[in-house]
Amino acid sequence: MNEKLILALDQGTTSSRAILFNHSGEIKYVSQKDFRQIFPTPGWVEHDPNEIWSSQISVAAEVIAKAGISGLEVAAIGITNQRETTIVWDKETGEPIYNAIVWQDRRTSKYCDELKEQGHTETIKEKTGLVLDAYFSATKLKWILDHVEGARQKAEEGKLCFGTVDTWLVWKLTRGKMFITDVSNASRTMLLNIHTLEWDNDLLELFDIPKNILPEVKQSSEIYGETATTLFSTKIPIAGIAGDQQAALFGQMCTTPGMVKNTYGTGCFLLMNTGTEAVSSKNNLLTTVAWKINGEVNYALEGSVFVGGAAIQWLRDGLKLIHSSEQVNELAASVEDNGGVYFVPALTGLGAPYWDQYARGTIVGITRGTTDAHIARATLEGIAFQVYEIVKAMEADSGRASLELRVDGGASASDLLMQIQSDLFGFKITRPKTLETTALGAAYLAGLAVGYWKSIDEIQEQWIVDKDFHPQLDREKVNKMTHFWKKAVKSAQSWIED
Ligand SMILES: Nc1ncnc2c1ncn2[C@@H]1O[C@H](COP(=O)(O)OP(=O)(O)O)[C@@H](O)[C@H]1O
Ligand SMILES: O=P(O)(O)OC[C@H](O)CO
Repeated sequence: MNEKLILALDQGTTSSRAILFNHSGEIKYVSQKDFRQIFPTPGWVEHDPNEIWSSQISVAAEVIAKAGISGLEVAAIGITNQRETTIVWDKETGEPIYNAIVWQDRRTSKYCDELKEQGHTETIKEKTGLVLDAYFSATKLKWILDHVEGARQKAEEGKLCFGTVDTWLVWKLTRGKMFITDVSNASRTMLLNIHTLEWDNDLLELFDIPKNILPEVKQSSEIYGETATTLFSTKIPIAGIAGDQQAALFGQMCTTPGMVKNTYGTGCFLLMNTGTEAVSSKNNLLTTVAWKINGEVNYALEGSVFVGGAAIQWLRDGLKLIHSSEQVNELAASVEDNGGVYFVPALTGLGAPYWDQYARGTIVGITRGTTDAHIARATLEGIAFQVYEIVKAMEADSGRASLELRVDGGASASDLLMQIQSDLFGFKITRPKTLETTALGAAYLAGLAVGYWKSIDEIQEQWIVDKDFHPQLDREKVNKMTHFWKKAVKSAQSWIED
């Protein structure tokens, strides 16, 4: 028999990926499939849960076939997923009762405002570490129970299941045998008390959610169960689960307090490991559970940017300015600077540190001399500026001046974006060889549980630098750009009056 491999299932916002890793943490085979984004009305974003499942299981089968192995040679499966996205299904039939409401969806903004007016902001922050925003699952779940005919009654009768994407995938992989989530995913629902790591009864009452529809909360690394035999012709242990950003933090081996990573995917997510302490932010960042392994919980501070690489996708699919995401780099590099153009990609509101549900995308500074290249450059800068503002907030919270940052995610492949980012920060950023750190993190979590890897120390050595980016732009120019960026953000804010 060949060397056994670990299978990571990475269910992202725009695509499902399956990656086989070997013992050295190297990618052996990858399969990926995009799936449908559904925009029923401005500000709403949905996925079909059955498409999430079918795309995920088909890439899993495909990658095993590509490798020419059987399920017997897969030591374990690790699952990582887009977080907060909310799915409700019928316990008996297994059929979703509504589309998945995606983390980017803003339909519950008004309800969040009402909760703020009623004075719930502080309690929610204390218990969950989160900001009161439509981003998280609780208000989306309430929306489904309130708007799908018969849902509330069925929920009261214990006939429904609620889950984030991890829960849905495990349910499907085990043919309905296991109804679980892990602490990192649970911490994004706004229903988990991050200090006790239990579903919070007061919050369940506030959001009017019956406890019996919630999954059991598990650690991030343990043998939860096995896949149904019919899927891979053999049972494979499911042994790791983590939200994609926490998985990336682990995959980047940011395992000691103070270490920071930023992922440039659909959104951008900057996380700092704070060890066993749940540090409360004074600068509008989130406190979140990073993982729980061997009974020990690790927390992180997080800054979430809703639109990162998605801004590039919008140039491609919305404006049709480019044919592929990579092309943005060539176009943006064809001009020396942004020509005075600033793009705030608040296409689904602004996340940290502004948390403005009503902000919308804004392009300012356009003149007769503005070209598609300036817009492309302003797009890359818009992504980098949002991350820059998170770093400023993180520095203020942690009391550390300049952070060493590890980057990953699809858009971190762009050297130009990474250079712009380092220019804005004024410090070095480091890109590792493996950009698929999210999947790698899930693989590590699963591999640790089944003894494929013995310890975190053993894995630590597998993290290898691809390239460092050092700041090149003078600070005066950066300060001037930051001034205009802040003006542009002001224009983007509170655009929707509802
Ligand atoms: N070479 C590239 N240059 C710039 N952006 C890129 C490049 N390759 C991919 N991207 C961007 O990266 C994003 C995809 O990253 P990925 O980590 O796969 O996202 P997700 O996990 O959120 O689905 C897309 O938004 C895409 O526009
Ligand atoms: O799918 P990604 O990689 O954009 O990640 C989405 C985040 O988990 C949302 O919180």
